[in-house]
This record gives sequence, structure tokens and C-alpha cells, in this order.
Amino acid sequence: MKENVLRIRNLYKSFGDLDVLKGVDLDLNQSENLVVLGKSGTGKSVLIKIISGLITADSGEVNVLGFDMNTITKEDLIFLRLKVGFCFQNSALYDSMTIGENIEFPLKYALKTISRQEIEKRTDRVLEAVGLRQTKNQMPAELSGGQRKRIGIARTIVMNPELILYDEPTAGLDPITCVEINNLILEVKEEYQASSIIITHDLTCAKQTGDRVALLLEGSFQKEGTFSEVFNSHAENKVKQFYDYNFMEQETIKI
Ligand SMILES: Nc1ncnc2c1ncn2[C@@H]1O[C@H](COP(=O)(O)OP(=O)(O)OP(=O)(O)O)[C@@H](O)[C@H]1O
Repeated sequence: MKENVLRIRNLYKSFGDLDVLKGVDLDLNQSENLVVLGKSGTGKSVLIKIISGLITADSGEVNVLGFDMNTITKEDLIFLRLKVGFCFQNSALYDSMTIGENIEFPLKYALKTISRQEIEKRTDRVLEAVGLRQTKNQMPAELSGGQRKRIGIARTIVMNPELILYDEPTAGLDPITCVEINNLILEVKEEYQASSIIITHDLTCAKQTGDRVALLLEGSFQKEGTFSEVFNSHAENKVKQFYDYNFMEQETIKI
């Protein structure tokens, strides 16, 4: 039995005088969707950059899929990155490539000996999974924002990642498309059995996709549990403030 997918203890990260993460503890279990909620500028992106090895912590324990991120070698980091999928907020598609080529790209880049037949099979499978098989020969500019998000997710799951990091998956989308993306995140979890961290300040996304929700406030996790446990009627003042602020923006949410 593998250990936790992710184990973080007493993590600190500052930039000059700015203390961003101040004693973060976090665990992620196998096949779990964990939503990290927090106001803008609280360090959510910094946290996932540390988890994906893009930046290092100042102190504290960060263990990702059994690798200690403080002592990981360059070779192990390359290996780990094949197992950690990152869904960027802006989808980060290559504009000059077709949708099919965009999805093939990480496969060809990371798995140098993969056959053409296997590339086609895996590309078609993920396009099918995100419901966009018909877009394979189209260019990214021809797709809507929601479709580009789906392709971004397809390009991540084509590598069969064990851990998926979603950065603001519903940002900039209309409410109906948001619900479609939330459903896709749930389908990916079901079909690929990956564990995920979903960074968002969209409470609908948190409620719909999260097995567990963790609220990052003032540099550390102040509250975690199911959506209703975190935002129950006895929630502390700062949790309520976060909820009320977002509730004003998104009036449709009921706990
Ligand atoms: N490389 C860096 N150098 C200096 N400051 C940084 C750096 N990266 C992040 N910060 C600062 O750390 C703080 C947290 O940034 P971060 O991007 O993690 O916020 P966030 O919670 O993801 O916000 P948002 O929801 O707006 O994306 C911000 O004040 C930001 O300016």
C-alpha cells in the first residue's frame, strides 16, 4: 500500500519581506479530489508550484508521490513530472498546432519510443473522454474558452498522471460551462483514478468537485472538511467572511 499521495508539514515560503505560506500542513489521499480555496494572493499558486517542483520551500516537509521535494534529484524530478499533471488556468495550448498535435506533444516529448499507433490511440481516447473528438484537426483559436479548457484537461490526462493539479479550472467561464467542467473533473477522477488538487475561489466548483475542501487563509489552512463542514452555520468569523463575500458574487450556492 502506497503512502499518501501528498504530505506537507510545517511548510514556509517567503519572497523577501512577504511571508506567503506560514506553517502549511496538508495531506492528499489516493483517488481524492481536494479543493484548495482562498482569497486572491493567499499563496494557492505558490503552493502548487512547490508541489510540482517549480519552486522550492524555505522550510518544512513536502512529500509528493513518495519523493521528498527538498532533496529530490534532477532525474527524479523529471520522472515525477511525468506523474504529475498540471492544468493551467489559461489552458496553455500551442496556437500554431492543431488540437490533435497539442495533445500528442507531451506524449512524444516525454515518451520518445512511443509508437505512432499508440499515440493515435491515446489521443483519440482522451478526446473522446472530454467530448471533443471532432475538434482533432481544428486550431485552438477556433475553439471556445470552455472547449480549450477541456483540451487542456485532455492534454494532461493523456499522460495518465497519478496526481492532477487544476489551477482555477472554471475561471472566466459562464455558469453552464463551469458546471460542465466540474462534471468533467469528476469523470476524470472516476475513469483515471487520479488524485487531484483543485485550486479555486469558485464555491460551486468547490462544492461540486471536492471530496474535501481546505481553506487557505493568512498563510495556513484554517479549516478543512467536506464543503458543508467547512461552511456550516457555526463557521468562525473569517470563514464566514470568505463565504459571505463569495456568496454575494454567486448567489445560487446553497450549503
Ligand atoms: N516569484 C515571486 N516573487 C515574488 N512574489 C511572489 C512570487 N510568486 C508569488 N508571489 C507573491 O506571493 C503572493 C501569493 O501569490 P499566489 O500567486 O500564490 O496567489 P494566489 O492565492 O494564487 O492568488 P490568485 O487567486 O489571485 O491567483 C502574492 O502576493 C504574490 O505577489
